[in-house]
Amino acid sequence: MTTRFAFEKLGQDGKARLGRISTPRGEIRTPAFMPVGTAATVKAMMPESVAATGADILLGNTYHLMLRPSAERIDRLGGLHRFMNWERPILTDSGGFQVMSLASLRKLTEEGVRFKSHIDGSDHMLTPERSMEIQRLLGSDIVMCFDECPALPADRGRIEESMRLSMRWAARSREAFGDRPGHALFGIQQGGLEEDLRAESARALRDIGFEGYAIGGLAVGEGQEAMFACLDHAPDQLPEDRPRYLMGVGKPDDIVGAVKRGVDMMDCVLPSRSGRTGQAFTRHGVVNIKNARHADDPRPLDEGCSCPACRSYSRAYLHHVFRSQEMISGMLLTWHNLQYYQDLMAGMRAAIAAGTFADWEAGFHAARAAG
Ligand SMILES: CC#C[C@H]1NC(N)=Nc2cc3[nH]c(NC)nc3cc21
Repeated sequence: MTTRFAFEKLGQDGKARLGRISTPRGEIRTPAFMPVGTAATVKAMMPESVAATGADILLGNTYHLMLRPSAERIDRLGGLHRFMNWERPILTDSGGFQVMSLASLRKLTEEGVRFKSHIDGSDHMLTPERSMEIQRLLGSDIVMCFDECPALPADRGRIEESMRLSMRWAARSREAFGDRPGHALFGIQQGGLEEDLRAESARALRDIGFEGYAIGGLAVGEGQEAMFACLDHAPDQLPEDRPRYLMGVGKPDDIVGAVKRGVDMMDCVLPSRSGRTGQAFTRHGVVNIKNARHADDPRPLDEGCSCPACRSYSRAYLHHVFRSQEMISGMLLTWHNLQYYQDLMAGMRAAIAAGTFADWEAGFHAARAAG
């Protein structure tokens, strides 16, 4: 068991990287997918079930937890790991993106962002220093810098101004984070889809120095083609000996394309959120289990899946419990989708280790095309 935070590159196939992040709370195999546990729970999942899918790390949110139940209360109760009964690593987002996407009446200054809670309208202020304090109180293993996330659509001038503010906030985040052995602070690259602004952001973050580097500003409606065009250069602008984390991504084919372009970590609400609505990810594409054609189908959702839903239930049963809005419906399909995402990551890690990523990718797309 280590007391340090360290990233080791264990292999590479093209731009796709195989790695391992060591933390005092356990190791993270990369490429890694992080289930989202926004309000101290991965919705519809017990923590032991999340662990059983193969997840090494999950994501929490500063914005939600500061509003309810508050970081101070979680700290008094022993920190987020104890609070939610997840003793493996946790990465927490810093609040900037959620303030932009959820809060109302935001007032942005050089100091930070003042906003009203989307829960009860109470007034709050987030600054780089307060975000670092909240993430320390939570006990987060990987802390994200506090960044400014511009409302979209935004022109180049606004993106440039926002990126430079975020770089000043990254320096303040670094300063406020202090010396915390075994914990990591990740910088967040900004710059929209502009290669030169992203290069300027990467240089600024390198000069400050972080234990890992995130790619921010994507998965915000730009579409896969534009995102991949950005990922054709953005990861390469970041230090190659540190983890690269693409925030908020994505659909299975987004994830494969991101790993292919050198991304090591990702997070997305899609598998859990769509699991609750009856959308299942399978090797052959997406299955909407509420569709009438599944009402008499005795087959499992996905023959190749080891999750409880596929081991013990038919499509007909899953169809029934979704149609009758039974709680077990979201539980089973969330587990299945998170298992599918972890199996996808495990498949890519094995392919990179074997030097067969191109063949694996071809097989991934062929199975979906076969339907
Ligand atoms: C601009 C910017 C930016 C990034 N900054 C922070 N702190 N978190 C993020 C979370 C995201 N989720 C998605 N898509 C669902 N894109 C994201 C981008 C960010």
